[in-house]
Amino acid sequence: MDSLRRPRRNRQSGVLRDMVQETRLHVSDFILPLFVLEGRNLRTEVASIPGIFRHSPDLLLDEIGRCIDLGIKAFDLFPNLSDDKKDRTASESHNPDGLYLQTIQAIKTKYPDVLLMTDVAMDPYSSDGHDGLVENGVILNDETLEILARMAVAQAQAGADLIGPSDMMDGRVGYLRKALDNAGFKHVGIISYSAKYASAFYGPFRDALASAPKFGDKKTYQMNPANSREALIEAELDTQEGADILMVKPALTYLDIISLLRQNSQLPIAAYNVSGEYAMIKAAAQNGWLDGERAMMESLMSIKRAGADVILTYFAKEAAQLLA
Ligand SMILES: NCC(=O)CCC(=O)O
Ligand SMILES: [Mg+2]
Repeated sequence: MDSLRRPRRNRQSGVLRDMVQETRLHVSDFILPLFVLEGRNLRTEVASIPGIFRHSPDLLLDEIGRCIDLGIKAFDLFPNLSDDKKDRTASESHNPDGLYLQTIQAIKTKYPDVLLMTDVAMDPYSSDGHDGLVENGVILNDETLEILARMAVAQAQAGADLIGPSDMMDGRVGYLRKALDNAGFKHVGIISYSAKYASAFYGPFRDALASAPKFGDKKTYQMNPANSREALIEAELDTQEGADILMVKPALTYLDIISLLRQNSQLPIAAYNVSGEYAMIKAAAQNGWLDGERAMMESLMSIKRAGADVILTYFAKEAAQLLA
């Protein structure tokens, strides 16, 4: 071997490997999804997202306190509602006395410095289990926008810092931006689920919220996993409509999409490391088939290396502990 180039030279010690490391994870990269449930003193584990719990508001505040101690300062809140709170028009989503808006208020009152992201979509409140308004089995686009706008403004009023439209209706970022501005919430940002794919990896999340669609699937609004150019169209539209951060979801089976958006956009890029991606690693680790911690850190690193500035992940607490 007479090559002058020996890449292994830079790998020969821990100090050198650390020095030339190209990508680093930091706890400030993470947003932890949280599930809130009606009641008091309740904490139920999501069976298919082991280690992740639905908390009643009182216990959720304690949980956020523990996360802050680990350095996690950003959260994304989702409500688990009983069926009697769900209807065709998702009216519970703008009930000021309802679980979700009350919990936003409680979190921001107790922890004003955390960054609280909220979810805008009809599915947790919809008796149809869809992200948009349903008529004769069809998900209506423009009629849904008004409902989403009312939801977003109510969330901003309750104290949300960052609004996360996850519904994939066309034109909703611009519609929400105008509604927020008109209501005096010019400072409230929009993190848009720009490229959200119709994925099998959301299954455990729908268990957590009991929000699976009551008929059909979400393929008329979420993207076809086969498409990447279409992600550029979605990203461009969301950018023109005023999105502050673009998101790709899921993350691990869409690292190419994260990279594509990173190269084609000046905005921060977020990636949602979804419930099924978490569950796969947990299940394999519980079986002794994988080193769960190493698989977790390698997955998170790959998402950041692909170009994500922000990672929504159920691993946030465990990863924060390892990074500390
Ligand atoms: N709108 C939020 C989600 O659909 C989350 C999916 C997941 O974690 O599987
Ligand atoms: Mg779109």
